[in-house]
Amino acid sequence: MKRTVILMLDSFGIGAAGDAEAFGDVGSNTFGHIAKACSEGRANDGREGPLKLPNLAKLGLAHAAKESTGEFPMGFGDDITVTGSYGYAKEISSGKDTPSGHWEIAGVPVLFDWGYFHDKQNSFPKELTDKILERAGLDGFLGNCHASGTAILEELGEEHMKSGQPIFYTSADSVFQIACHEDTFGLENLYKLCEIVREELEPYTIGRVIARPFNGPDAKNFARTGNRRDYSIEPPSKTVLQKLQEAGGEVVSVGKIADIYAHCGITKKVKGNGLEALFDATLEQVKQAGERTIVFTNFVDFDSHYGHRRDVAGYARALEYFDSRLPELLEILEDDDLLLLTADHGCDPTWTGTDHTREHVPVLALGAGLKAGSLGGRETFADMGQSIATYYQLEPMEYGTSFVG
Ligand SMILES: O=P(O)(O)O[C@H]1O[C@H](CO)[C@@H](O)[C@H]1O
Ligand SMILES: [Mn+2]
Ligand SMILES: [Mn+2]
Repeated sequence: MKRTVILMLDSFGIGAAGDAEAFGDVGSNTFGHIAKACSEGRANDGREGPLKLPNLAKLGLAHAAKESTGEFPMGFGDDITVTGSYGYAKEISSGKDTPSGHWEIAGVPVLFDWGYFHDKQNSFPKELTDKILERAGLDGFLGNCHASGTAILEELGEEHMKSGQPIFYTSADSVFQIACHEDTFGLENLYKLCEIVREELEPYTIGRVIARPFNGPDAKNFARTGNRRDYSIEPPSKTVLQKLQEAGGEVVSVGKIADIYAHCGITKKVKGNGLEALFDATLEQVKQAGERTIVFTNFVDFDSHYGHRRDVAGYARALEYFDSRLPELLEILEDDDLLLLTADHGCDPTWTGTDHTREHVPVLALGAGLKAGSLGGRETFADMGQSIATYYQLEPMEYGTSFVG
């Protein structure tokens, strides 16, 4: 069959990119630094010892990392027999954010500059927030700063519950984030507010408005729920997902993929909260998938639970869990299906701050007539989109070089 499965390990970079200096990220390495911490016994919370990823290593993950940085991550070496095609890819998009990474993978790099709210305090222009409050019928808002999404709940969550004022915050990404309590503010009210903000942001080229619902009785017990929703602007030109859809194919979004592509080119949406549920949903969708179908899953926890939270042991645990589930997927794939495993940017949990890191991403591919061995350093993530276009005999994408014959 001709099905494509894309496993997007959100934030799983494999070494600083050539242009990392412009981002303050020289030396960052999500995979490498996690492996090092594990080997040195610094990531033993809920797991033990060197990082064990036998199935990913077999697909060529460690070899791809070696090509990216010049050396194997600690605990990985030449003794691995690789059965997949592997390489690393550079990003040509101007930002290191989630939409840029995803769109470039689908053949549409973001070559324009996003708008950002640069100021760490008083981040949002008053004329913008005035309009939002007026349209939403609110008497005020909290936050108005750069923040970590969990820290700001501890700081302002209780005040929000008392006052009913939403928490507005941003980060180094092109985002406007809104945190509200699900029970006291209401989920639907939060979504409505996000839609207003999305409209009011039109002149600002902000990539995403993100609904950040949370629950819990007090500051010590607040937790973000699985009802996060991203309101993205549309990709600037047709992605390979849209081209396949127009050619009569199916594109199944698992997790937040549909949101990231502003629902363009998606024919079916399946949600899942957490790695286990997302992996289960992926398997289920692959089993149901017919000819000319892409099943595309974003595993967001790597980024949001572990990368941004700078939780090295948690990231390692999640990788080992993911690795343990891979054989179940390989088992149900057929020889002419195409499996792609990649990431959208880095988020090195050992790095300073809480933001993404500008890194190369892994390109692991299996099936579709590909031979085991190196795909080398790819000049753009768009090589993946171009390969999918070739695989389905769609008209070529404007960017990228196919590695599928
Ligand atoms: O700290 P949280 O809310 O998880 O925010 C992270 O997630 C957002 C979207 O990627 C970015 O703004 C990033 O900083
Ligand atoms: Mn991401
Ligand atoms: Mn992120």
